[in-house]
Amino acid sequence: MGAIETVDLTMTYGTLRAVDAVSMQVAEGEFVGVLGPNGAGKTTLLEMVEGLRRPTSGSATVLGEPVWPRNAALLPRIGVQLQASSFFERLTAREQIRTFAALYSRPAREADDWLERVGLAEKSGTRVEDLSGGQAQRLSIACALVHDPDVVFLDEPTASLDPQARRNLWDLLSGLNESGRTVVLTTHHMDEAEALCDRVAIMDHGRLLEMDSPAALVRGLDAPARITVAPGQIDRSAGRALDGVEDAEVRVEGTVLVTREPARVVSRLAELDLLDGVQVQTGTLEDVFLTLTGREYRA
Ligand SMILES: Nc1ncnc2c1ncn2[C@@H]1O[C@H](COP(=O)(O)OP(=O)(O)OP(=O)(O)O)[C@@H](O)[C@H]1O
Repeated sequence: MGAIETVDLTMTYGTLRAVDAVSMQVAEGEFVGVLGPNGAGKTTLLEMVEGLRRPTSGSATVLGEPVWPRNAALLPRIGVQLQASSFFERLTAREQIRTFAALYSRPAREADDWLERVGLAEKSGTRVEDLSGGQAQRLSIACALVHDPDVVFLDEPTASLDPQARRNLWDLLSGLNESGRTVVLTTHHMDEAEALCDRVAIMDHGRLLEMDSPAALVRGLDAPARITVAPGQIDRSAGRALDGVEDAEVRVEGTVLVTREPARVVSRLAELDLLDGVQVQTGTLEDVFLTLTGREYRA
Protein backbone atom coordinates (compact mmCIF):
# COMPACT_ATOMS: atom_id res chain seq x y z
CA MET A 1 0.00 0.00 0.00
CA GLY A 2 1.26 3.47 -0.86
CA ALA A 3 1.51 6.23 1.71
CA ILE A 4 -0.16 8.79 -0.55
CA GLU A 5 -1.98 8.63 -3.83
CA THR A 6 -3.68 11.48 -5.63
CA VAL A 7 -5.68 11.21 -8.83
CA ASP A 8 -6.31 14.37 -10.85
CA LEU A 9 -6.46 16.39 -7.65
CA THR A 10 -7.69 19.87 -8.54
CA MET A 11 -8.51 23.10 -6.72
CA THR A 12 -9.93 26.06 -8.57
CA TYR A 13 -10.65 29.54 -7.22
CA GLY A 14 -12.82 31.24 -9.83
CA THR A 15 -10.81 30.94 -13.02
CA LEU A 16 -7.54 30.21 -11.21
CA ARG A 17 -6.46 26.56 -11.22
CA ALA A 18 -4.41 26.68 -8.01
CA VAL A 19 -3.84 22.90 -8.26
CA ASP A 20 -4.41 21.45 -11.68
CA ALA A 21 -5.09 17.71 -12.04
CA VAL A 22 -2.17 16.51 -9.92
CA SER A 23 -1.67 12.74 -9.87
CA MET A 24 1.13 11.40 -7.72
CA GLN A 25 2.07 8.39 -5.67
CA VAL A 26 4.30 8.33 -2.64
CA ALA A 27 5.50 5.03 -1.22
CA GLU A 28 5.65 4.34 2.50
CA GLY A 29 8.99 5.44 3.90
CA GLU A 30 9.72 7.91 1.10
CA PHE A 31 10.99 11.42 1.69
CA VAL A 32 9.33 13.66 -0.87
CA GLY A 33 9.78 17.36 -1.51
CA VAL A 34 7.24 19.54 -3.28
CA LEU A 35 9.21 22.31 -4.89
CA GLY A 36 8.09 25.40 -6.74
CA PRO A 37 8.01 29.19 -6.68
CA ASN A 38 5.48 31.33 -4.76
CA GLY A 39 1.94 30.55 -5.75
CA ALA A 40 2.80 27.27 -7.50
CA GLY A 41 0.09 25.49 -5.50
CA LYS A 42 2.25 23.58 -3.02
CA THR A 43 0.33 24.53 0.13
CA THR A 44 -3.05 23.99 -1.49
CA LEU A 45 -1.96 20.55 -2.71
CA LEU A 46 -0.73 19.57 0.74
CA GLU A 47 -3.87 20.86 2.47
CA MET A 48 -6.05 18.75 0.20
CA VAL A 49 -3.90 15.66 0.82
CA GLU A 50 -4.04 16.32 4.57
CA GLY A 51 -7.84 16.40 4.37
CA LEU A 52 -7.98 20.07 5.39
CA ARG A 53 -9.43 21.34 2.12
CA ARG A 54 -12.12 19.87 -0.05
CA PRO A 55 -10.83 19.41 -3.60
CA THR A 56 -12.81 20.90 -6.45
CA SER A 57 -12.33 17.56 -8.19
CA GLY A 58 -10.12 14.50 -8.08
CA SER A 59 -9.28 12.41 -5.05
CA ALA A 60 -6.57 11.61 -2.55
CA THR A 61 -5.84 8.71 -0.24
CA VAL A 62 -3.37 8.50 2.62
CA LEU A 63 -2.34 5.07 3.90
CA GLY A 64 -5.09 3.64 1.72
CA GLU A 65 -7.84 5.76 3.30
CA PRO A 66 -9.74 8.50 1.48
CA VAL A 67 -8.91 11.87 3.05
CA TRP A 68 -12.21 13.58 2.22
CA PRO A 69 -14.77 13.75 3.80
CA ARG A 70 -12.49 14.29 6.79
CA ASN A 71 -11.36 10.93 8.00
CA ALA A 72 -10.99 10.72 11.77
CA ALA A 73 -9.24 7.34 11.52
CA LEU A 74 -6.32 9.05 9.80
CA LEU A 75 -5.75 11.78 12.36
CA PRO A 76 -3.53 9.80 14.75
CA ARG A 77 -1.49 8.49 11.82
CA ILE A 78 -0.61 11.78 10.18
CA GLY A 79 1.32 14.74 11.52
CA VAL A 80 0.60 18.18 10.11
CA GLN A 81 2.73 21.15 10.94
CA LEU A 82 0.54 23.91 12.31
CA GLN A 83 0.76 27.51 11.34
CA ALA A 84 2.17 29.27 14.40
CA SER A 85 -1.03 31.33 14.56
CA SER A 86 -3.01 28.23 15.52
CA PHE A 87 -1.28 27.66 18.85
CA PHE A 88 -3.37 27.62 21.99
CA GLU A 89 -3.02 31.15 23.30
CA ARG A 90 -1.11 32.10 26.45
CA LEU A 91 0.33 28.66 27.07
CA THR A 92 4.05 28.14 27.57
CA ALA A 93 5.94 26.06 25.02
CA ARG A 94 5.88 23.09 27.42
CA GLU A 95 2.16 23.44 28.15
CA GLN A 96 1.45 23.75 24.45
CA ILE A 97 3.21 20.56 23.42
CA ARG A 98 2.03 18.63 26.49
CA THR A 99 -1.53 19.56 25.50
CA PHE A 100 -0.94 18.10 22.05
CA ALA A 101 0.59 14.98 23.57
CA ALA A 102 -2.39 14.58 25.91
CA LEU A 103 -4.82 14.79 22.95
CA TYR A 104 -3.17 11.66 21.62
CA SER A 105 -2.73 10.01 25.04
CA ARG A 106 1.03 10.45 24.95
CA PRO A 107 2.88 10.96 28.24
CA ALA A 108 4.19 14.42 29.20
CA ARG A 109 7.72 12.98 29.21
CA GLU A 110 7.55 12.41 25.45
CA ALA A 111 6.37 15.97 24.95
CA ASP A 112 9.36 17.23 26.93
CA ASP A 113 11.69 15.01 24.87
CA TRP A 114 10.38 16.64 21.71
CA LEU A 115 11.09 20.12 23.07
CA GLU A 116 14.64 18.93 23.63
CA ARG A 117 14.91 17.45 20.14
CA VAL A 118 13.93 20.70 18.45
CA GLY A 119 16.28 22.70 20.69
CA LEU A 120 13.61 24.42 22.77
CA ALA A 121 14.23 22.92 26.20
CA GLU A 122 15.43 26.24 27.60
CA LYS A 123 12.35 28.00 26.21
CA SER A 124 9.93 25.53 27.76
CA GLY A 125 8.64 28.13 30.23
CA THR A 126 8.19 30.86 27.60
CA ARG A 127 4.70 31.68 26.39
CA VAL A 128 4.13 30.79 22.76
CA GLU A 129 3.45 34.42 21.81
CA ASP A 130 6.87 35.41 23.19
CA LEU A 131 8.82 32.91 21.07
CA SER A 132 10.80 34.17 18.07
CA GLY A 133 9.55 33.23 14.60
CA GLY A 134 12.08 30.41 14.28
CA GLN A 135 11.36 29.10 17.79
CA ALA A 136 7.60 29.11 17.14
CA GLN A 137 8.23 27.24 13.92
CA ARG A 138 10.27 24.57 15.71
CA LEU A 139 7.54 24.26 18.35
CA SER A 140 4.91 23.79 15.64
CA ILE A 141 7.01 21.01 14.11
CA ALA A 142 7.44 19.30 17.47
CA CYS A 143 3.67 19.50 18.03
CA ALA A 144 3.14 17.80 14.65
CA LEU A 145 5.45 14.94 15.61
CA VAL A 146 4.64 14.35 19.27
CA HIS A 147 2.11 11.57 18.55
CA ASP A 148 4.64 9.66 16.42
CA PRO A 149 2.69 9.73 13.14
CA ASP A 150 3.45 7.46 10.18
CA VAL A 151 3.15 10.21 7.60
CA VAL A 152 4.46 13.70 8.29
CA PHE A 153 3.52 16.83 6.30
CA LEU A 154 5.56 19.98 6.71
CA ASP A 155 4.90 23.24 4.90
CA GLU A 156 8.16 25.13 4.45
CA PRO A 157 9.49 23.91 7.78
CA THR A 158 12.81 25.75 7.50
CA ALA A 159 11.41 29.06 6.25
CA SER A 160 12.33 31.23 9.24
CA LEU A 161 15.16 29.20 10.70
CA ASP A 162 18.77 30.34 10.94
CA PRO A 163 21.36 28.16 9.16
CA GLN A 164 22.21 26.14 12.28
CA ALA A 165 18.58 25.46 13.20
CA ARG A 166 17.93 24.57 9.56
CA ARG A 167 20.71 21.97 9.61
CA ASN A 168 19.45 20.59 12.91
CA LEU A 169 15.98 20.21 11.45
CA TRP A 170 17.39 18.47 8.38
CA ASP A 171 19.06 15.95 10.70
CA LEU A 172 15.87 15.47 12.68
CA LEU A 173 13.77 14.90 9.55
CA SER A 174 16.35 12.55 8.02
CA GLY A 175 16.35 10.57 11.27
CA LEU A 176 12.55 10.32 11.25
CA ASN A 177 12.62 9.14 7.66
CA GLU A 178 15.33 6.58 8.38
CA SER A 179 13.13 5.17 11.13
CA GLY A 180 10.47 4.45 8.48
CA ARG A 181 8.27 7.54 8.54
CA THR A 182 7.03 8.99 5.27
CA VAL A 183 7.92 12.68 5.09
CA VAL A 184 6.46 15.20 2.67
CA LEU A 185 7.59 18.79 2.77
CA THR A 186 7.17 21.86 0.66
CA THR A 187 10.13 24.08 0.07
CA HIS A 188 11.37 26.95 -2.05
CA HIS A 189 14.93 25.81 -1.61
CA MET A 190 16.45 23.62 -4.28
CA ASP A 191 19.42 22.79 -2.06
CA GLU A 192 17.09 21.56 0.68
CA ALA A 193 15.22 19.32 -1.75
CA GLU A 194 18.48 17.99 -3.14
CA ALA A 195 19.94 17.29 0.29
CA LEU A 196 16.92 15.59 1.86
CA CYS A 197 14.52 14.13 -0.62
CA ASP A 198 14.33 10.73 -2.30
CA ARG A 199 12.09 12.31 -4.89
CA VAL A 200 11.10 15.83 -5.76
CA ALA A 201 7.80 16.97 -7.25
CA ILE A 202 8.34 20.15 -9.25
CA MET A 203 5.24 22.36 -9.43
CA ASP A 204 4.50 25.52 -11.36
CA HIS A 205 1.15 27.27 -11.93
CA GLY A 206 -0.70 24.41 -10.20
CA ARG A 207 0.71 21.70 -12.43
CA LEU A 208 2.99 18.86 -11.45
CA LEU A 209 5.73 19.13 -14.05
CA GLU A 210 8.02 16.27 -13.01
CA MET A 211 8.50 13.93 -10.09
CA ASP A 212 11.69 11.95 -9.71
CA SER A 213 14.90 11.72 -7.70
CA PRO A 214 17.04 14.86 -7.86
CA ALA A 215 19.81 12.87 -9.56
CA ALA A 216 17.45 11.45 -12.22
CA LEU A 217 15.94 14.89 -12.88
CA VAL A 218 19.39 16.35 -13.40
CA ARG A 219 20.54 13.38 -15.52
CA GLY A 220 17.51 13.82 -17.76
CA LEU A 221 18.59 17.36 -18.56
CA ASP A 222 21.42 16.67 -20.92
CA ALA A 223 22.91 19.93 -19.63
CA PRO A 224 26.64 20.38 -20.05
CA ALA A 225 29.00 20.33 -17.07
CA ARG A 226 31.11 23.35 -16.18
CA ILE A 227 34.71 22.75 -15.25
CA THR A 228 36.50 25.70 -13.70
CA VAL A 229 40.31 25.73 -13.93
CA ALA A 230 42.14 27.96 -11.42
CA PRO A 231 42.77 31.54 -12.69
CA GLY A 232 45.73 32.17 -14.96
CA GLN A 233 46.35 28.52 -15.85
CA ILE A 234 44.76 28.32 -19.26
CA ASP A 235 43.39 31.00 -21.59
CA ARG A 236 40.18 30.93 -23.57
CA SER A 237 41.56 29.69 -26.87
CA ALA A 238 43.66 26.95 -25.26
CA GLY A 239 40.58 25.91 -23.28
CA ARG A 240 38.42 25.75 -26.38
CA ALA A 241 41.07 23.71 -28.15
CA LEU A 242 40.89 20.89 -25.58
CA ASP A 243 39.21 17.70 -26.76
CA GLY A 244 35.60 17.56 -25.61
CA VAL A 245 35.30 21.25 -24.70
CA GLU A 246 32.38 23.04 -26.36
CA ASP A 247 33.09 26.51 -25.10
CA ALA A 248 35.38 28.35 -22.71
CA GLU A 249 35.12 31.61 -20.85
CA VAL A 250 37.58 33.47 -18.64
CA ARG A 251 36.06 34.64 -15.35
CA VAL A 252 37.37 35.98 -12.05
CA GLU A 253 37.12 32.51 -10.50
CA GLY A 254 39.06 30.92 -13.37
CA THR A 255 38.59 29.59 -16.88
CA VAL A 256 35.23 27.88 -17.24
CA LEU A 257 35.17 24.98 -19.70
CA VAL A 258 31.76 23.84 -20.91
CA THR A 259 31.60 20.16 -21.81
CA ARG A 260 29.34 17.14 -22.11
CA GLU A 261 32.33 14.88 -21.56
CA PRO A 262 33.60 15.99 -18.15
CA ALA A 263 35.60 12.79 -17.51
CA ARG A 264 37.53 13.19 -20.73
CA VAL A 265 38.28 16.86 -20.09
CA VAL A 266 39.35 16.23 -16.49
CA SER A 267 41.76 13.50 -17.58
CA ARG A 268 43.21 15.86 -20.22
CA LEU A 269 43.64 18.53 -17.52
CA ALA A 270 45.43 15.92 -15.39
CA GLU A 271 47.85 15.22 -18.25
CA LEU A 272 48.54 18.95 -18.47
CA ASP A 273 49.06 19.09 -14.69
CA LEU A 274 46.22 21.61 -14.34
CA LEU A 275 44.07 19.76 -11.81
CA ASP A 276 44.97 21.82 -8.75
CA GLY A 277 41.88 23.79 -7.70
CA VAL A 278 39.68 22.41 -10.47
CA GLN A 279 35.93 22.48 -9.74
CA VAL A 280 33.39 20.42 -11.65
CA GLN A 281 29.77 21.52 -11.59
CA THR A 282 27.07 19.40 -13.16
CA GLY A 283 23.44 20.43 -13.63
CA THR A 284 21.27 21.40 -10.66
CA LEU A 285 17.55 21.35 -9.94
CA GLU A 286 17.59 25.02 -10.94
CA ASP A 287 18.61 23.95 -14.45
CA VAL A 288 15.80 21.37 -14.38
CA PHE A 289 13.29 24.10 -13.52
CA LEU A 290 14.64 26.33 -16.28
CA THR A 291 14.35 23.52 -18.80
CA LEU A 292 10.81 22.65 -17.71
CA THR A 293 9.41 26.18 -17.57
CA GLY A 294 11.69 28.33 -19.71
CA ARG A 295 12.10 30.60 -16.67
CA GLU A 296 14.92 31.06 -14.17
CA TYR A 297 13.98 29.69 -10.76
CA ARG A 298 13.32 32.48 -8.27
CA ALA A 299 12.63 31.24 -4.76
N1 LIG B 1 -8.48 30.70 -0.46
C1 LIG B 1 -8.00 31.12 -1.64
N2 LIG B 1 -8.73 31.88 -2.45
C2 LIG B 1 -8.27 32.32 -3.66
N3 LIG B 1 -7.04 32.01 -4.12
C3 LIG B 1 -6.26 31.25 -3.35
C4 LIG B 1 -6.68 30.76 -2.07
N4 LIG B 1 -5.66 30.01 -1.55
C5 LIG B 1 -4.67 30.04 -2.45
N5 LIG B 1 -5.00 30.78 -3.53
C6 LIG B 1 -4.18 30.99 -4.74
O1 LIG B 1 -3.81 29.72 -5.23
C7 LIG B 1 -2.46 29.75 -5.73
C8 LIG B 1 -1.63 28.70 -5.05
O2 LIG B 1 -1.41 29.08 -3.71
P1 LIG B 1 -0.53 28.20 -2.70
O3 LIG B 1 -0.55 28.90 -1.37
O4 LIG B 1 -1.01 26.81 -2.74
O5 LIG B 1 0.90 28.30 -3.38
P2 LIG B 1 2.30 27.90 -2.77
O6 LIG B 1 3.03 27.18 -3.86
O7 LIG B 1 2.14 27.20 -1.48
O8 LIG B 1 2.95 29.33 -2.56
P3 LIG B 1 3.99 29.82 -1.43
O9 LIG B 1 5.28 29.20 -1.80
O10 LIG B 1 4.00 31.31 -1.65
O11 LIG B 1 3.47 29.41 -0.11
C9 LIG B 1 -1.97 31.18 -5.53
O12 LIG B 1 -2.13 31.90 -6.73
C10 LIG B 1 -2.87 31.71 -4.44
O13 LIG B 1 -3.01 33.10 -4.54
